Amino acid sequence: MAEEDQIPVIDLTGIDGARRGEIIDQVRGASETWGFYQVVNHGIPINILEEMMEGVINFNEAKQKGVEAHKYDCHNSSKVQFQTDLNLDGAYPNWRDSLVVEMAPEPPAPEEIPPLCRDILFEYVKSATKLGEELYGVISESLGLDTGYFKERDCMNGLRVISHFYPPCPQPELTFGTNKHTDPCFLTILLQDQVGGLQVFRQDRWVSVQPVHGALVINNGDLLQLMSNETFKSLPHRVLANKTQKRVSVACFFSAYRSQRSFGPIKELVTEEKPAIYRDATADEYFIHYLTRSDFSTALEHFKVSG
Ligand SMILES: O=C(O)CCC(=O)C(=O)O
Ligand SMILES: [Fe+2]
Repeated sequence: MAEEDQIPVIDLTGIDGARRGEIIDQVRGASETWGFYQVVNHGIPINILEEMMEGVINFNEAKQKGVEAHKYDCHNSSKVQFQTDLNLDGAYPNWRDSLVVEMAPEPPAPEEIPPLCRDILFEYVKSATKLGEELYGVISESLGLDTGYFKERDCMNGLRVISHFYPPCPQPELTFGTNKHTDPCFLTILLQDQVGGLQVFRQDRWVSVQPVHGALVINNGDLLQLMSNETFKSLPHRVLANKTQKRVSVACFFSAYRSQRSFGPIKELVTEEKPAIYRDATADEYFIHYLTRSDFSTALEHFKVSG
């Protein structure tokens, strides 16, 4: 595989010291060209990553899951929802079950979270939030802004964690694990196992994200593309269905959920040559439009400044 066909792997060793400048440059380069990168030496111990994925498997394979399955509903105020697509009739469903937990700004009462992944979810989220804050700092600096720019604007006040379980699919050619989409948030930290199947759409072709042991996949969401006035990309991605192997992933979506604050292109990044491409919107306005739109064009189009 040609080198330009692999998403960058960034080593975060020395992020608070000697290598910070180099890491900032790498994050900027990856965000401009891919919107995706993997990070290693990110500070989250491997046993926490493994326990998190094991918790998701245990929950999904338990006969009594204790959470009712339904289509994800953004108008439902419940902070824990379990979505399954496996038993639908008609058009082929995505071959995946997903446990959605809103962990911030206020986590649910612990007893609402399935016991088989409850403790590890709290522990993992604590570490992922710390890493998220670190990455936001690097991203801010890479755009020439203060380290705290995004954090101070509520961009990590909200966190939805979606734990995906992809069972083996008897006819993978008929469907996907996850359809082509972009993420409706600022930043996603994705933990995946070693099975593979995640692909990013770049320059008119699908590129596989090769799993790297112990690494986390980071991707820019639509709201980072909006705020950076398209300096940073939010690229479409999808997950293939797999005939023989189950697959697990855990996505942490950082956004300003439940905040009244509006977001638009950052004024420092708007110039005469590159005027504001998008209008302002709150993160919830964006999220609801994204989930309820009837055409499957990119949701960001709707927020473009017309004319
Ligand atoms: O399962 C994966 O690797 C990716 C899932 C994903 O793209 C998402 O939850 O937005
Ligand atoms: Fe995604």
